[in-house]
Amino acid sequence: MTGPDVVLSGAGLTKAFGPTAALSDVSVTIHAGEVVAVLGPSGSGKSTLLHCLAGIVTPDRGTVVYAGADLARLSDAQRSALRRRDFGFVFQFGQLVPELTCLENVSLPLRLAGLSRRAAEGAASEWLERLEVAEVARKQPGDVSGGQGQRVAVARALVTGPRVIFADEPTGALDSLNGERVMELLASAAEETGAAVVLVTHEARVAAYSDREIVVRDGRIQVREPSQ
Ligand SMILES: Nc1ncnc2c1ncn2[C@@H]1O[C@H](COP(=O)(O)OP(=O)(O)OP(=O)(O)O)[C@@H](O)[C@H]1O
Repeated sequence: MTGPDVVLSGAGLTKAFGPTAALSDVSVTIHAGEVVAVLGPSGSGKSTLLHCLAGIVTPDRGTVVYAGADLARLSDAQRSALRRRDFGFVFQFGQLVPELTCLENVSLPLRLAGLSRRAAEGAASEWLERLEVAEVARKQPGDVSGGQGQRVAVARALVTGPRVIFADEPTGALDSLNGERVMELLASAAEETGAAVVLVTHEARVAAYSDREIVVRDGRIQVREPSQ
């Protein structure tokens, strides 16, 4: 569970929602720079695992350790700051602020981190270019295609230089061509920046971009992680 390149680990993660056992004693280790696909049927606990690892959901039992710190021991403010600074998020839908332009959306995490508008928009422009959507910078999310919107969302997740990117069905709303291109761009950007990616998907062609797969079934890991 420890080691020089372990960036994030969950041990014995257990979470119930009322009578529903969403996760039962799940342990995972994420290494710096690797893309880990979390696979499994609908309702098996994939998103709950991702939310626990990201500090969004507090497990009933078990611990999540990021860069040596137990997330449960941090204050809410510290956890939020960590999520903003060290984690990036890409979801299936609705993650961009509709009233802002795409450039402003990508700039937002940097503005929240205290950068000037000029510096934030400069970095955001570079990321939009890298994700091949420079042309939508001045448009609002409602005026761009689904594939363009997801590329903008990936740019926003990466702009702060996160150590871990959490992606929950990031291509779920896209056709296969767009989905594969978004995954290609996400995986290569993560590789360049050294970020780890925790990728929830139920699509094999999306999981094909991962270095390693974890299968969750009925709240448990079905296939043991190969020892590293
Ligand atoms: N906030 C919640 N309140 C109540 N039940 C929940 C909540 N979140 C998840 N669950 C339940 O926990 C179980 C695991 O859900 P989870 O969303 O983690 O599965 P999943 O594998 O991500 O599913 P999908 O692929 O359909 O998104 C399901 O039975 C789900 O209904």
